Amino acid sequence: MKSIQDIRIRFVGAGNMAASLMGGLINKGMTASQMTASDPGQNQRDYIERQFQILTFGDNNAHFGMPDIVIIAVKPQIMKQVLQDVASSIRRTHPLVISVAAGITTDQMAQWLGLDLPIVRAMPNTPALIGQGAIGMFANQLVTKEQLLMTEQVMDAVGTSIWVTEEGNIDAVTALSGSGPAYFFMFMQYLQQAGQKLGLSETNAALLAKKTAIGSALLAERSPESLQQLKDRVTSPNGTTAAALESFTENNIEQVIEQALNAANDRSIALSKEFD
Ligand SMILES: NC(=O)C1=CN([C@@H]2O[C@H](COP(=O)(O)OP(=O)(O)OC[C@H]3O[C@@H](n4cnc5c(N)ncnc54)[C@H](O)[C@@H]3O)[C@@H](O)[C@H]2O)C=CC1
Ligand SMILES: O=C(O)[C@@H]1CCC=N1
Repeated sequence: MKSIQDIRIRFVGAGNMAASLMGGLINKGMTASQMTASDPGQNQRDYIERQFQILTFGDNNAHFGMPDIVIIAVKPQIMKQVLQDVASSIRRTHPLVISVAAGITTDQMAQWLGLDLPIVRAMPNTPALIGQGAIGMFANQLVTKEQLLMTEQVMDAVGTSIWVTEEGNIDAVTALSGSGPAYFFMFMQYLQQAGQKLGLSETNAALLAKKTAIGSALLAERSPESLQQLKDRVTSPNGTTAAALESFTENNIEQVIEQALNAANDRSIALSKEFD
């Protein structure tokens, strides 16, 4: 199997997600010379060259080389156009293609590339920017064992990854962890606002909201206890937490969250149809 020092990667699209992967891979011991990237945005290319010393090109086919992996990190709206643009380079070099785009299926990608080839759909999230991503991955039938391991090495550079065996599950991953950071940011934002309304300063309310989220997440990760048990530990009989949790329950928080995840899941499914 190729070690991380031997893998060659081409990024197509060098925005936020690509940059977080580049940073994570360099932290894991890859060198800039193992990677190249293409992106039409001059500012973005300048940033990538300055930050990581990775060679970048405005043309998706320029200096394509013989990459082991091509990571497609563009918006779903332009996937078809971008894959058709790089199809000739990919058909010539036959790499593993990894897409991080929401919604777009492996069959669609193969069709737009005009070739059945190994494709992985990976769904990261923005905490990948600080090496704390949660990533779900699906591989089509043509991905070899070695390519599965290479994919894990790449994704584990920016967080914790899991495989799903049904492609449809990637829509659920997108709804839970792909979009998930936004839910937690929103929750923290509302905690802060409510704390301010109760008289705390903006600075104090923001600090307490963020630190409570971080502390709870770390405790949930490190404790052997279940989420239910951890919740029960906070909740004194007839105390303050019980009062708040009863209010959440009366307002159907469980259904509110379920409906939100269903909406994201449905949108992920709809995206593939929209851009077919
Ligand atoms: N932002 C998020 O939280 C997550 C995003 N994703 C997926 O990652 C993908 C990329 O998202 P971001 O990095 O956040 O977006 P971004 O906007 O930061 O990056 C996209 C990059 O694609 C470049 N681009 C535009 N046209 C191009 C072309 N013809 N050829 C090559 N590059 C081109 C843009 O200049 C930009 O730098 C999307 O498909 C999104 O669904 C997946 C998980 C989470
Ligand atoms: O909102 C979106 O469509 C993308 C995919 C997951 C997170 N951001």
